[in-house]
Amino acid sequence: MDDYKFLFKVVLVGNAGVGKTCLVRRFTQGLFPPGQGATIGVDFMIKTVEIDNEKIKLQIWDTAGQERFRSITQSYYRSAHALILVYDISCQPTFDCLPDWLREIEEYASSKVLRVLVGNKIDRDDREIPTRVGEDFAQRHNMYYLETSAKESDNVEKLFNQIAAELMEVRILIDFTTPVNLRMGWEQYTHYFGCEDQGLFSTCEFP
Ligand SMILES: Nc1nc2c(ncn2[C@@H]2O[C@H](COP(=O)(O)OP(=O)(O)OP(=O)(O)O)[C@@H](O)[C@H]2O)c(=O)[nH]1
Repeated sequence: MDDYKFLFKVVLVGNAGVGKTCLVRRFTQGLFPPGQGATIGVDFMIKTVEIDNEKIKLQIWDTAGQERFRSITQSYYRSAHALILVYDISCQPTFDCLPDWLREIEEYASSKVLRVLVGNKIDRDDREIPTRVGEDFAQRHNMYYLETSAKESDNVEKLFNQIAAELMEVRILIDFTTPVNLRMGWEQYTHYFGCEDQGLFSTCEFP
């Protein structure tokens, strides 16, 4: 069995093609996949990080940006501890859609979810959204802000490590009675935070 003390669920959302899958693959596998196809529904990967000598397992859910999968992806917001809203700094329409994504988050996620805005693809030289505009948007909506490049690996480790560290800080404020649905292959397991007497965020063993 893995030895980790905390399990946090992190969900990535944002328009199709902004680089959600590439960010997850860069962080979990250290690679930038060539010819990455569009995500179908939802996918997840796991990585354990260490913060203050505590092992933290991040369960990272990569959702499809395409509209036709929206009803599936929405159901994954509810139990997220952190939501990463991604746009492409070289594609204005992906930034213009952020208010719509925020409305989705308001509607489907916990009010206590940690929200992070990420401007991805900073390696590109055809930037359309200046950093200050992204920062302003994040500030107005009480979000953390970071710019990344999944391709060049800029700020990707920092993004997930800071989320893990922040969740450690605020963990007592998060609603730990929220059920967490874990889709593993075709099977689905539901369990509840705090269902064992090891503490709020310790995890039950999965069957
Ligand atoms: N230049 C550059 N291209 C990137 C970066 N991240 C992703 N891409 C490219 O952007 C395209 C889309 O990447 P994905 O990771 O599949 O995007 P997604 O947001 O997961 O898309 P959906 O699964 O359809 O929602 C691919 O061609 C990637 O190679 C980046 O940091 N820099």
